[in-house]
Amino acid sequence: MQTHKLNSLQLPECILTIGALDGLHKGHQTLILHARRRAREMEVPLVVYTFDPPPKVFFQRAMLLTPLDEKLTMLERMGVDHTIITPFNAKFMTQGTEAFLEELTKLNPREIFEGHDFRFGRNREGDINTLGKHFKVSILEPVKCTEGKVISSTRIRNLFAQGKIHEAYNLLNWSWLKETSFSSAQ
Ligand SMILES: Cc1cc2nc3c(=O)[nH]c(=O)nc-3n(C[C@H](O)[C@H](O)[C@H](O)COP(=O)(O)O)c2cc1C
Ligand SMILES: Nc1ncnc2c1ncn2[C@@H]1O[C@H](COP(=O)(O)OP(=O)(O)OP(=O)(O)O)[C@@H](O)[C@H]1O
Repeated sequence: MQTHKLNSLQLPECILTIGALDGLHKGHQTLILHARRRAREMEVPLVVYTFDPPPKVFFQRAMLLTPLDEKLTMLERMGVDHTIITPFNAKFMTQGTEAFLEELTKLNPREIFEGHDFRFGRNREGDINTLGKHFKVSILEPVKCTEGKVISSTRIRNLFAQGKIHEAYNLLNWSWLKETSFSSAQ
């Protein structure tokens, strides 16, 4: 997997997923594996565009679930070809949504994979409908736990805060990503 700084990657085509992806939990894993399948079918690179730190860590001082180096190791094991790491800070935000969309255009995504609640831009104004005006967007159904509740980084942070460590790790589902490579886990 190659890693790239903001505005440094151009591609003739790709399959793209964008997100904070803190924790790379079961929901994120499902999203990336759906995108990966499409990328392999189309024989184009799979690109992940992520933020460091995650916006909720920056704005709300939320607990960080995965430091960047661990996130990159796990993304590589999931079969991601390129990861773009955007420093999430005041300077990035002054660039605004237009610059962000322009950067995505340079990647020529054939399809962008997101969950239904993906947001972007100032004050989280942009959503999948906004993104869909510029690109083809495929929406993944919310991935839930066995009790039927949607999995999210926020929920996992809350479980850790409540001392429900086993439950939190169950939703993170890290064992296959930390101990084996994806090809050997097949
Ligand atoms: C250009 C740009 C500006 C953003 N500005 C804000 C902001 O003002 N407030 C905020 O909470 N998040 C902001 N974000 C972060 C997004 O709301 C969101 O967290 C990010 O796109 C990742 O999506 P996800 O949280 O669904 O993973 C911005 C994102 C981008 C790309
Ligand atoms: N359980 C899930 N099922 C399907 N898609 C998901 C799930 N959780 C997150 N996603 C998608 O993954 C992408 C990145 O989302 P994000 O990193 O904000 O995850 P999150 O778990 O919702 O985080 P947070 O709770 O901090 O907001 C988005 O497109 C989002 O919709």
